[in-house]
Amino acid sequence: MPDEAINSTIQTLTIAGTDSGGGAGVMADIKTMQERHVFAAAVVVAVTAQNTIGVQDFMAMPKKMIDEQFASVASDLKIRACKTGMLADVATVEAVVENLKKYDLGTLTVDPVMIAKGGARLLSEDAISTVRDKLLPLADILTPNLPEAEELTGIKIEDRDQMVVAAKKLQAMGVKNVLIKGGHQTESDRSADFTLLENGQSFWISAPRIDTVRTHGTGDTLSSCITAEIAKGADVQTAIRTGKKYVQATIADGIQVGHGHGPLNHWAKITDEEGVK
Ligand SMILES: Nc1ncnc2c1ncn2[C@@H]1O[C@H](COP(=O)(O)OP(=O)(O)OP(=O)(O)O)[C@@H](O)[C@H]1O
Ligand SMILES: Cc1ncc(COP(=O)(O)O)c(N)n1
Repeated sequence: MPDEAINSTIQTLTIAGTDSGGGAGVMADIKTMQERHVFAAAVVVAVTAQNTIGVQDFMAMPKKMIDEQFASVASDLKIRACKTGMLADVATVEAVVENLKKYDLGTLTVDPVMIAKGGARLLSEDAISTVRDKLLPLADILTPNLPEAEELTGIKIEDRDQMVVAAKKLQAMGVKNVLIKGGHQTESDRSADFTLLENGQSFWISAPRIDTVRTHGTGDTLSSCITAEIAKGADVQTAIRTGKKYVQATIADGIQVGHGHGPLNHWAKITDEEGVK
């Protein structure tokens, strides 16, 4: 069989940490990609002992194991789009950067995960500059939340105008398309995200803020949905709009799992009543 036929199914890859509680990280990514009807592969760079209450422990994978997973995936599969999530520490970020440069893994979305909803650090402080200097220039799409955008730019973001300023600064650092997520802006009744595209166009997408603690893995779910849509051929703007609608549906049609920040309902269906605009 010709190679194009062997690998004709649309394939995506997540490069991230696992969540034993099933709500975030690699688990949220694979569930999202599956629901969006693309095949999902995974390079696990860290393992967390985690549930909806918090992160009890984590361990980063040795570089050799990261390299081997990349080699296994790249030598057999045909990845059209990939994303990064939790990257733990300097050595892990550097290993991921080296492999992303070595292999063609399609369009790259970087979700610069730093601190879990429960407060645990998932990226060591000294690795923030490594992400900024070495990973960001490889990113086609960057999806920081507000605290992550602040860390990466040094700008204190207190209103929508500063989200725009921060997005411009991130683009100047070498990222093509920047999506700053407003999920942490709790004073508004709408959760508003700002996107600055490679061609200079920009837009806001907002949706009704849902009053719930069951929002574990929202960022992972959004970036994985974007990755899946890009792999299927969507342009960046369309992929982001679909991502926002999907996240809204997974929060709105909630499930009851765990005592803390519960996971999303990844089998929720996007409807026209999502209120996303
Ligand atoms: N309570 C909520 N109601 C509606 N939308 C929300 C809510 N919380 C977050 N969102 C949306 O979810 C998406 C992810 O944003 P958020 O700022 O929560 O990312 P994050 O902090 O990286 O997520 P996580 O770290 O949990 O993976 C954004 O589109 C945001 O607007
Ligand atoms: C392995 C892993 N990756 C990402 C997150 C962020 O998700 P959240 O901010 O909802 O805790 C997490 N908790 N764990």
